[in-house]
Amino acid sequence: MSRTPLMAGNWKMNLDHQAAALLVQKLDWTLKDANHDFGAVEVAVCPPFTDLRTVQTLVDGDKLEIKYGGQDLSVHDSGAYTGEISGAFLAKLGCTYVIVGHSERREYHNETDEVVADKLAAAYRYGLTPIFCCGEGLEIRKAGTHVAHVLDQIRAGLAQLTPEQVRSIVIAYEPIWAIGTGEVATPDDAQEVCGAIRTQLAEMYTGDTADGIRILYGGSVKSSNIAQIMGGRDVDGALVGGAALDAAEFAAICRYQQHVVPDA
Ligand SMILES: O=C(CO)COP(=O)(O)O
Repeated sequence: MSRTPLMAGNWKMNLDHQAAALLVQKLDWTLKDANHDFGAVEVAVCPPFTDLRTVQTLVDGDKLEIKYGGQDLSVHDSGAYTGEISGAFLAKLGCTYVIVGHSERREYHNETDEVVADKLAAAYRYGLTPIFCCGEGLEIRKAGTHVAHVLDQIRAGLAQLTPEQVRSIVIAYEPIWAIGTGEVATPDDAQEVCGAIRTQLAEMYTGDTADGIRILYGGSVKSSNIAQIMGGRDVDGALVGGAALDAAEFAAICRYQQHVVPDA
C-alpha cells in the first residue's frame, strides 16, 4: 500500500499570530513557486492555539494548501477546566491534525500513557487526526530497551481506539535524546523503531491497517538529513521542530525528493 508522506511542523511555543501569518504565507508561496505537489507530499503546521484562527483565515481566504492542527487537546469536551482547549474548538477552526503525547507534554505536564490514550480518544470524538508521539529517553536508549519501551507506549496509547479509528492515525517516533539537540538518530535508528512499530501494528490489527498507517520520524530533522531519513522503508515523513520555523528550510524538507543524491 502506498502511503502519502507527511511533513508536519511543530512550532511548539514559538511565533505569535502575526509571525504565524508571515510564516504560513511564505511557506505556501515558496512551495507553490517550486511547483510542489501537495498531493504527493502533504504539508502541515501545528502552531500555538492563539495562532490557529489566523492560520485558518489565510488558508481559507488565500487557498493555501497547507493543513494545520493543534499541539495538544483536552481529554474533556467542555466545562470547568480552566486553560484547557477542547477538540471541538480545534475541529471548528478547521484543524485536520492534533499532536498528542509529545514528549514535552509527557515530561512537563505529567502526561502518562493513560492520559495520552484519553486524548487520542478525544481527538477522534471530533474527527481530528492525531499525530501520536512516542519515543525513548537517553537512559533507555543506552540500556538498549528502546524498542520495547516504544512498543509499550504504542499499545497503551491505542488501547481505547477502535480498529477503524486506528486506520487513520499518524504515529511520530521521536527519540527524546534527538529533540532540539542537533543529535539525529541515524537513518538506521529511525528505520529500526519505525519498522518495529509497523510490525507491532500488524500483530494488533487485521488486513492492511498496519501498511496504511503513516509513521513519522522526529528529532533534529533538517533539509540536509531528511532525504537519508526518508530512505527508511517504514519512515513516512517527519515531525519537525526548530527547522519548521524557517519557511525556506521547511519547504526544502517538504521537497526532500529533490535532493536525493542518486547512488553512484
Ligand atoms: O520535537 C520535535 C518535533 O515535535 C523535534 O524538534 P526538533 O526538530 O527541534 O529537534
